[in-house]
Amino acid sequence: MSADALKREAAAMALDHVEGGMRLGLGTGSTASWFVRLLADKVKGGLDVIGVPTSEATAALAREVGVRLTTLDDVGGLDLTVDGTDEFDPALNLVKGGGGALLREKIVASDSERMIVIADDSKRVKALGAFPLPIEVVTFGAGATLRAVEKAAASVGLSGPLVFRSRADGSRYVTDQGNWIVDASFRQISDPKALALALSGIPGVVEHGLFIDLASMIILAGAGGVERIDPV
Ligand SMILES: O=C[C@H](O)[C@H](O)[C@H](O)COP(=O)(O)O
Repeated sequence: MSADALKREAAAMALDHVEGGMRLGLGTGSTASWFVRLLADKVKGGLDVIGVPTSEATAALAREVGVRLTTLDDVGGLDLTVDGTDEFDPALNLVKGGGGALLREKIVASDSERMIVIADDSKRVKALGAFPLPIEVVTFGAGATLRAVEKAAASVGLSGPLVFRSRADGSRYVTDQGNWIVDASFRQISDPKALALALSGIPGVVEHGLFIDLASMIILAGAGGVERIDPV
């Protein structure tokens, strides 16, 4: 089965956790897009839900397929967020932000009672860090912020190349919130909580892609079928 077919399987399984009347956080990326499309099929069949998108891309998709949208301010808290991930470790800590949506994704997941993460089995790792960690920074003083990130990483024993994310045309990537992203190749993050704490203390860092204690469950699709992984 192709990776895309596995993503679809995981997304389909997440639908079992959706009930009528729910207020849903809608994730970003290729896996979360499957969830939005499959959710739209259920909506066409009469399911009444409302969603808060985590990116302009997801908002556009939801509108196109007919999923009703609202904002976090109007809805007053979410029942469930379903989102993809770039990596997850055995403690269900995540690295997210490969698609640049980490800030809105973290705000939405944090305002949800539960977060279900849907993934194909390429996303399971023993230790986070093989996927470069996205760090969203404000454009003002970005060079200074980069140096502060270097120092913060060193304080928890990490180092590695820090690269401003670019678009395919070579221009700098800009997030939906108008910020830049630094991709940090730390390779093996042995203490994700310590790194998260160190990065959160830097003034120019808006958010980082470490999602600690946010995932309630992973739905993982692999060649052998779909598996549900709960926190230990
Ligand atoms: O910013 C993007 C998100 O964090 C995505 O959920 C993550 O990059 C996974 O995307 P995909 O499902 O396309 O692998």
